[in-house]
Amino acid sequence: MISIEGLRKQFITNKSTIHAVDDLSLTIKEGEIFGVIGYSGAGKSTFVRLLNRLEEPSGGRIVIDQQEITSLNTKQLRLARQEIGMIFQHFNLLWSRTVRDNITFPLEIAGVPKNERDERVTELIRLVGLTGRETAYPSQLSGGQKQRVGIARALANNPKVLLCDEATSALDPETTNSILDLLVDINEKLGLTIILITHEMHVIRKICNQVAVMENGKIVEQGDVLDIFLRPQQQVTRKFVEQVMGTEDENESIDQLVQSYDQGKIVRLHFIGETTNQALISHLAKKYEVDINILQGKITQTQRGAYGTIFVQMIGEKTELDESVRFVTDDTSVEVEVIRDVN
Ligand SMILES: Nc1ncnc2c1ncn2[C@@H]1O[C@H](COP(=O)(O)OP(=O)(O)OP(=O)(O)O)[C@@H](O)[C@H]1O
Repeated sequence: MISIEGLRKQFITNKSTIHAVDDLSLTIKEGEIFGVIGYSGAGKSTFVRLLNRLEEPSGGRIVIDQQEITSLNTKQLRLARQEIGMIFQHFNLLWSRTVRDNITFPLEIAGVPKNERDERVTELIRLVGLTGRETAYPSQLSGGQKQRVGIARALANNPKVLLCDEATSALDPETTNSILDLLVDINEKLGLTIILITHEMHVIRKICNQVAVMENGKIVEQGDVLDIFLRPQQQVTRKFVEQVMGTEDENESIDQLVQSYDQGKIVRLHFIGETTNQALISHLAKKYEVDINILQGKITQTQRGAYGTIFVQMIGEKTELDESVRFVTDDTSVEVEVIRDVN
């Protein structure tokens, strides 16, 4: 759906030249929710604004749905932008217009006849869950509701791609989750390709299939979200994974655990993405004569299933313990490491 080659953007100030986006190449598949994460100043906003040429590239090529965006003239670009919706951190709504009129606005510009517009707006209001709020003004809406208007407005002309520029950064955690759920819902219902930039790894974890990590205008690491959680290569990526998983030193040391629990086996279970393993603990306790004591750990959910590590103490007869470890090793995708084996 989207192909980007050697994309560059320089800002020349009187003191220096800033390479905000520096030779960036990327391919994004149709229907994907693609996350771009980076710290402030990494170049994320500039990158996303280059995609619909809100910023003019200094070099490189952008192709969206077989159309070369970088070679369009002003009139062609205006039409092409109807295929690329965008939502913003601060919503960018028209304060003098109601919910309904904000959503109607892009349809007016596109020259859609009034009766068609009305029908489409009603449909969009329903899609984003704002039925009943049609006549409210932005000042009367909560942050989450404002972003829902932003989303409806961005979808008005049936775009193929939705760009999200820190769309949940101004929202509280609960509202963030409801907006992220809405984005997933829209992605599934409409098959829309979504590019989302953020500085929050939990946003990536919750809804993205693929992620690219940006630093100094470049993509330093990229891949399937679960793989990035499992094997972050770059220091900056490890820091982002720690936002969700915590750091190693936040956890009690393994030595301490082993000393405190002097019976049975101490086992580390590493969940790497299977959704079917969520009942693993109760399954083990039913299938074998073992007691399982959860000691420490953290599991989080990605779009591809559970990821994380827990430490457990398993108590029982040696044969039962060995059998249960064998079961997890051979019959599930959970990785097992026996840390201490008293039996
Ligand atoms: N119009 C501009 N003129 C000069 N420099 C700019 C301009 N826009 C962005 N920059 C610079 O380009 C770099 C990348 O900025 P950008 O806003 O894309 O980063 P970001 O990752 O989105 O960070 P943030 O989340 O803080 O916006 C920064 O050094 C920024 O100061």
